[in-house]
Amino acid sequence: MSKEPDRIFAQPLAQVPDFAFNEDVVRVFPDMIKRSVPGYPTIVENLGVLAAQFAQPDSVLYDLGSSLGAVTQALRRHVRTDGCKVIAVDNSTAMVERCREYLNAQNSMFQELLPVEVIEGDILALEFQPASVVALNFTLQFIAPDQRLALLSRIRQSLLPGGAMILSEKLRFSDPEEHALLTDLHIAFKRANGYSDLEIAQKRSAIENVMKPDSLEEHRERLLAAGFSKVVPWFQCLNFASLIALP
Ligand SMILES: Nc1ncnc2c1ncn2[C@@H]1O[C@H](C[S@+](CC[C@H]([NH3+])C(=O)[O-])CC(=O)[O-])[C@@H](O)[C@H]1O
Ligand SMILES: O=C(O)C(=O)Cc1ccccc1
Repeated sequence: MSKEPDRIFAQPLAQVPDFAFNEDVVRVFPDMIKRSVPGYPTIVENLGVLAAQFAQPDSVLYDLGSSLGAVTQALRRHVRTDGCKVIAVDNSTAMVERCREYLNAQNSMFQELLPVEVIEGDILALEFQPASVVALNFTLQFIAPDQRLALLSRIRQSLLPGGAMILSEKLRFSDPEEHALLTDLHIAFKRANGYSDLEIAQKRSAIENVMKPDSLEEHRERLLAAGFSKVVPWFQCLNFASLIALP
């Protein structure tokens, strides 16, 4: 993986453009996500462990909004179920190109990995195959809020008995004090990881129009409305959480 440090917002910008998953972001993405999302490495590694408990023979494991394929790589390391295949989907050309390179490198380092297909496309337009595991690792928050329920309903329809969807998201909190506290603690996490106040402020303004977090209650209600029967949070670090949703 690229070791290039994230300095995207280090210099003052006259106008901060909306955040996009372009070539510049792709180059620094592993560093950016690790220094920005508390618990990210733990979530990714354990997603593989969780998936191995839900994978059903001869089914698809989806990694939706796969970026550089960190989740796909964890699924391939942990899942040994017969006849499974991983399908990684992302609509950023730059991400998909680099993701394919990383997965080729994984192929040459390990044997007996699950087969993988990387699709460049919009997950809102995807025809889902019968799936036992669907990972949405920090992707739903970038989908337009009015499209989220329909997407989750379509995922629910494709899920096989015994399978699960795993949804990781940045959280918003309906209690203003709780929201302010966890936002401050997230800023402290970023500062401790070497981001300056300017970087933190410019990044915040870049993502505010493109990334809209929901509260845990909103997630739970929408997942139930989409037809999931049970929602089980399995991880939270500050304002970032991951949920298991059962069909
Ligand atoms: N409609 C869409 N269709 C397909 N892809 C999309 C769409 N909208 C956004 N994306 C893609 O979703 C990814 C979100 S990053 C996921 C991290 C990864 N899961 C990880 O575990 O490393 C989260 C983050 O950077 O905070 C980007 O690669 C987008 O191109
Ligand atoms: O940086 C942040 O404040 C975030 O909320 C997480 C994030 C991580 C990577 C890309 C966009 C947002």
